[in-house]
Amino acid sequence: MKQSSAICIAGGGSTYTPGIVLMLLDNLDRFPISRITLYDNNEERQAKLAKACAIMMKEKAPDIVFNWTSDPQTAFTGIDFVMAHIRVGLYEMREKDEKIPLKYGVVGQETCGPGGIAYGMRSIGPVIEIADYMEKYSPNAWLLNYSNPASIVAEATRRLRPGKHIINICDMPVALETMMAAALSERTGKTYTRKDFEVRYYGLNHFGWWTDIHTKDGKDVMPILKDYIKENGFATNAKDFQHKDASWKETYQKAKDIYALDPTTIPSTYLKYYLFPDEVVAHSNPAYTRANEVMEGREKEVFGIAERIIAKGTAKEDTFAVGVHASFIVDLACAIRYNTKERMLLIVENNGAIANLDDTAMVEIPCLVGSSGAEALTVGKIPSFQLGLINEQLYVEKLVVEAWIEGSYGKLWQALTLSKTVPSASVAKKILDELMEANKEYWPTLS
Ligand SMILES: NC(=O)c1ccc[n+]([C@@H]2O[C@H](COP(=O)([O-])OP(=O)(O)OC[C@H]3O[C@@H](n4cnc5c(N)ncnc54)[C@H](O)[C@@H]3O)[C@@H](O)[C@H]2O)c1
Ligand SMILES: O=P(O)(O)OC[C@H]1O[C@H](O[C@H]2[C@H](O)[C@@H](O)[C@@H](O)O[C@@H]2CO)[C@H](O)[C@@H](O)[C@@H]1O
Ligand SMILES: [Mn+2]
Repeated sequence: MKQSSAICIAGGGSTYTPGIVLMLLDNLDRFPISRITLYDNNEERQAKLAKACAIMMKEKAPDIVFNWTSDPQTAFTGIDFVMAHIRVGLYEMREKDEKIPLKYGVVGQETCGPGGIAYGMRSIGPVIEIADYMEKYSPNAWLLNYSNPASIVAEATRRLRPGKHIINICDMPVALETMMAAALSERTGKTYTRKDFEVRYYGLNHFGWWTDIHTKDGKDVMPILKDYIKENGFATNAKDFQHKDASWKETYQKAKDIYALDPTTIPSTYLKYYLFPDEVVAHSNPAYTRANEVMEGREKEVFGIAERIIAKGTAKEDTFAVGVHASFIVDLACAIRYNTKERMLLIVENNGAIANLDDTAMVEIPCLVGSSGAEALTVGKIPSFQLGLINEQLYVEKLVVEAWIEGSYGKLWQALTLSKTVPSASVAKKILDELMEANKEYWPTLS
């Protein structure tokens, strides 16, 4: 009989929390659980989702303990996994991250460019705080962290809490692999899922490339996928894609232009912000960005479903969306708990895996996952185009973490200046000064 796990979901008020709870409930046969505790520092926001989840839990799994709290000791005691997805400053600050750079003609994005840097400066302290709560109350537990910007957060955890049970993750590669499975199904008439693939991929988070995709029965499907992406990007007829917001559809489609730059690989969609920043800015509306779209879309929808469940006292008529975001983190917890050695793309310290890159880089690469964590697979040397791009972005991320640790204005200015999305040091300074003012409640004091 499998030993069950106790889970703390940090960022209990996240729009992704109900999906993770549902996914946990759908996987009890392979990943039994004894308790789910939601933790958030915003009691009011969390309670709205928690009350709906409690109804769902009572109907689907009455034997599992379910509670929610803003008290760290209650949340982090006696747990096996912390699944973290906090957004420091909520969508209100995301909106500023996106709109301030746009004022200066620069990409305004959640995790890329100046917006991502600002978000990183907000996330580092609170993610480290969560790691420390876990260390204090459940020292053997694992922190599986989705909180963005994952690259900067990963570098911060490497610098500030080395050797701890922390794995930083992203759902973008699995989301794209899901689209590639749909594309392959469309092209071959046979049904594939992402779990049929064995992939080779390397990069930083939101900054990577697939170099090989075989099906598990040994068929090289890169030629079919490349041919598809060359024409359509990652756009498919799959329900997952058709239900995406217009801005995401555009991003998925744009992958065909990124692909054209290096037809030997399949790129991550996020590279568009670095390789086509002028087009991105030209297509952006500085008065209405993705944060607005999410506040009017996903946030309203998730909290609306929760309100309906609470009002009716049952979750039998309304259900939350569950997707790869939830399945990926549950797969990861399962692999650690039961030593499955599942192959997954995770953000880990390079340590020679990419032979011609800084050993201390936090890279996104294939790993085998078991009870001692992630074991990275060797990538080897990467080509000049990718190496040049990665190095530039890598040291942007390292400079952000150094700036946070040292309270250094100069290093943060260098980080913005080095970013491929920013045209000059003077533009970098203007954006930095405005971001610093907007973030004074969240960033350390810089001098
Ligand atoms: N890595 C990935 O691929 C990936 C994918 C999806 C979402 N995310 C990230 O997941 C997070 C949640 O996204 P969302 O859109 O659902 O945001 P959200 O604003 O709906 O939820 C975030 C929650 O975190 C809480 N929070 C903020 N600071 C906290 C702290 N110090 N301690 C405890 N709780 C805190 C907020 O109160 C809020 O309830 C974001 O960081 C987002 O970028 C990452
Ligand atoms: O703009 P948002 O808040 O909708 O999404 C930002 C996140 O986008 C990527 O993730 C996923 C998303 O989480 C998932 O639910 C699905 O809809 O697909 C997206 C990608 O297609 C990204 O990996 C995250 O880091 C971002 O936070
Ligand atoms: Mn991501």
